[in-house]
Amino acid sequence: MTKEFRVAEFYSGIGGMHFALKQAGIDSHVVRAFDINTVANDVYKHNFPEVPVMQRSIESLPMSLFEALRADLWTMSPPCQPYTRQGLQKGSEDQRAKSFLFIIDLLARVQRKPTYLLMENVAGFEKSDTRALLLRQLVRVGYRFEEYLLNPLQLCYPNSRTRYYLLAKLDAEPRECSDNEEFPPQFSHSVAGIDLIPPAADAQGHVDFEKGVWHHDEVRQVKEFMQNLSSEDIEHYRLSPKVLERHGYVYDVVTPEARRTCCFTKGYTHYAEGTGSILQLQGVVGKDEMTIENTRYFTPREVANLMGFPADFSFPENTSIKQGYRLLGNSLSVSIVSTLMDYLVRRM
Ligand SMILES: C[S@@+](CC[C@H](N)C(=O)[O-])C[C@H]1O[C@@H](n2cnc3c(N)ncnc32)[C@H](O)[C@@H]1O
Repeated sequence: MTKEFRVAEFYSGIGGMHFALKQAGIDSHVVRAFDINTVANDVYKHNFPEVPVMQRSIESLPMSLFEALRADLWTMSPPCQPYTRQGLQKGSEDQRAKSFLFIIDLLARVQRKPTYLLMENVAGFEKSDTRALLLRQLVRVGYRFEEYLLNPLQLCYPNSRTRYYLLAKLDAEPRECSDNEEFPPQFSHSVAGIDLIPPAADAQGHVDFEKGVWHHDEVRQVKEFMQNLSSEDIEHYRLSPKVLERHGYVYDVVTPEARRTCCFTKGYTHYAEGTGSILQLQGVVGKDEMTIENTRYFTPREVANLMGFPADFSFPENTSIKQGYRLLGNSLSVSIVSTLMDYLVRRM
């Protein structure tokens, strides 16, 4: 019998990492999940009742607990506000970066180090001082790492969500590394042995995910990810006449035939601009009038589908639609992460 593969899921949210692990077919045991958000934890427990969820801030936990995990893989998607364009970009000075700095420190102190690390964050993290701190620590402790900037469009999912990913494996010689050592950006937009659509690059070689990839006919159509809503259900997803009239023009509008939607964020349906696409069910965008009858929001189930969550993912009955959007907006592309996990554990 092979040794049990143990996983610790930090910042577990609604379990995007756990679903990715299952999708990658990695025979594993998630020994503990960690998150402070009670609503997210209810969703997590609803989907994975067998996993103990620790509802305490990571930086407040004792060393003995991390030692006891004896995990082979740590997955992490720390809060991204310190690094987002909307945030103040204070990086590691931001209070919300504190728990991740604690984890970086922990990597040197914990005796039973995980063989594998997988970290996800917003695009922009690669420019932060937290990245530099993390990479220096990995080098000192003996991790070999690879960094990626990837988008689910590259896997033919019609949803744009460019994210930073770090994969690390504990199989290098630890070496000294000064506090000034810099790591030039070397992000890959492709993963060895995996068929990903390359994003477009300009003459200088700068990659633009918003151009290029989504013009590919291989990208699947939005309609494959849509629910058949009853006339009763559809009422929950209508835009109000006022919103449509006043803000209709700022929305990213797509039809069922489209091959791209914008990234759904936690502010979806709350703010019109830059929080995710809306659906025009009939006619041509920009040509035919958007009416209350032919326009609606994507449902949380549809957003989950577009992010690669499997059909057996569900919300508990008492989760509101708004909470669903918030939690999904904070979560991750299960399809991209499962691709990376497969590579990390089996081939890297
Ligand atoms: C970007 S989300 C990750 C979501 C997750 N990957 C998923 O699939 O839903 C960050 C999560 O970290 C949690 N969090 C933030 N600070 C924390 C801390 N200090 N300790 C534990 N969890 C924390 C938040 O509640 C949030 O759910």
